[in-house]
Amino acid sequence: MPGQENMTDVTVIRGNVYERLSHVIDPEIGRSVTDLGMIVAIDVAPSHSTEGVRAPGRFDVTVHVELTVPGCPLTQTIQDRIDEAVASYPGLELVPHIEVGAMDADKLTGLVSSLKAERRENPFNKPGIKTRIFAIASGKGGVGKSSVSANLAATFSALGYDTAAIDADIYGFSLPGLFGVHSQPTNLNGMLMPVTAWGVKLISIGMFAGADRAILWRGPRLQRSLEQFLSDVWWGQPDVLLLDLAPGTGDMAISVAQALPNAELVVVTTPQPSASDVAVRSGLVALQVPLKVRGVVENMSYFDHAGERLRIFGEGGGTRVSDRLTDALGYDVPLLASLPLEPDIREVGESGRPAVLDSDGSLADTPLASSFTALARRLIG
Ligand SMILES: Nc1ncnc2c1ncn2[C@@H]1O[C@H](COP(=O)(O)OP(=O)(O)OP(=O)(O)O)[C@@H](O)[C@H]1O
Repeated sequence: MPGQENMTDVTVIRGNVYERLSHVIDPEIGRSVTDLGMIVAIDVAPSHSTEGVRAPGRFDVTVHVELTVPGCPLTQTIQDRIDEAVASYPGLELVPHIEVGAMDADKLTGLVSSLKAERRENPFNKPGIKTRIFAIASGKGGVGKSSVSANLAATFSALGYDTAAIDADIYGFSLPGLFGVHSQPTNLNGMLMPVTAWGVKLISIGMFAGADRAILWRGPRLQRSLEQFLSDVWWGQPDVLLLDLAPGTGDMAISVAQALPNAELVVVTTPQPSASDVAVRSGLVALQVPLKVRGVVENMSYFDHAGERLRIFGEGGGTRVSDRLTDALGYDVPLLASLPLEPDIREVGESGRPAVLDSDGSLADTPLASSFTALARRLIG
């Protein structure tokens, strides 16, 4: 029967295209566009030339997409991914056309409540979860904890890990600045989508202004904020979650231990003894709460100048913290890295790019990036 063959082609192609779209991931929610109900129809029609002649092996494929938030900043990314999935169909030439609409209120409510229901189980608390959680702590401020968190997160992401970071330093938040984030998280019917910058999914109180900040920050106490970041934000299942904790030795670690029992504490210190004493105290919270201290990072350890390694802030702080925590906790708390004093950390960091990255987002070919890569590999290994 004439046309029968085309009908079969069309049906098969439609099924295969749907299957291919099931691998297209919504960059905010981290789920496939088919799982999220975003693909509402796929029309496949044989292509014809302008003279009306059938073009053999070529089909027009129209994908009808419903977005969760119309005009959301990632619309183009989603469209590009769908385009790519259709156009790379093997063996045939498929010409993608994308019709973009928005989910109606009922569908969106349904989607958000199913995501919320799933998330109520605390994605980071289930046995066997794949996410490694590192809480970056320091006893006192100014030792570079936020710079280490930002550059470490950027390194993990550049190495190919799906990476998220929470700026848990409520009063002294600095991650939005260090990542050059000026946008607000998308609010999807009460569920917040983290902002992605330099490949890292980020959330910080600093991303919210005025009334929004007050809404997010419902709880009266500092430690409530972490629970809210975990419960109000859609995280998916990243490979790595970093927490930039507020400086100090107390409350925050307790709420981390409660909300994220798998979290591993990383203590940042500088080489001088005055900093290392208080850094030891920030690690000793692990005596009171069930939290593993993964190790110590000594920041601003040395400055390489004209072939000479200068120890501007003295030396031994990192080793001292490592030794004392190992003694007190009864297990090995290694010195994981000694990071250089590198003016780029501040200069490039202040421009909104973690200094370990080149402007194209790849890892820079610098001693600093090598140090962070070694640290990231050691943490995850
Ligand atoms: N390795 C480094 N080399 C050069 N400058 C650094 C380095 N690490 C951090 N800095 C700079 O030191 C200053 C303090 O760093 P940062 O804000 O990361 O510290 P912090 O411990 O998070 O402080 P706070 O908790 O007070 O925010 C910043 O200006 C930062 O750019």
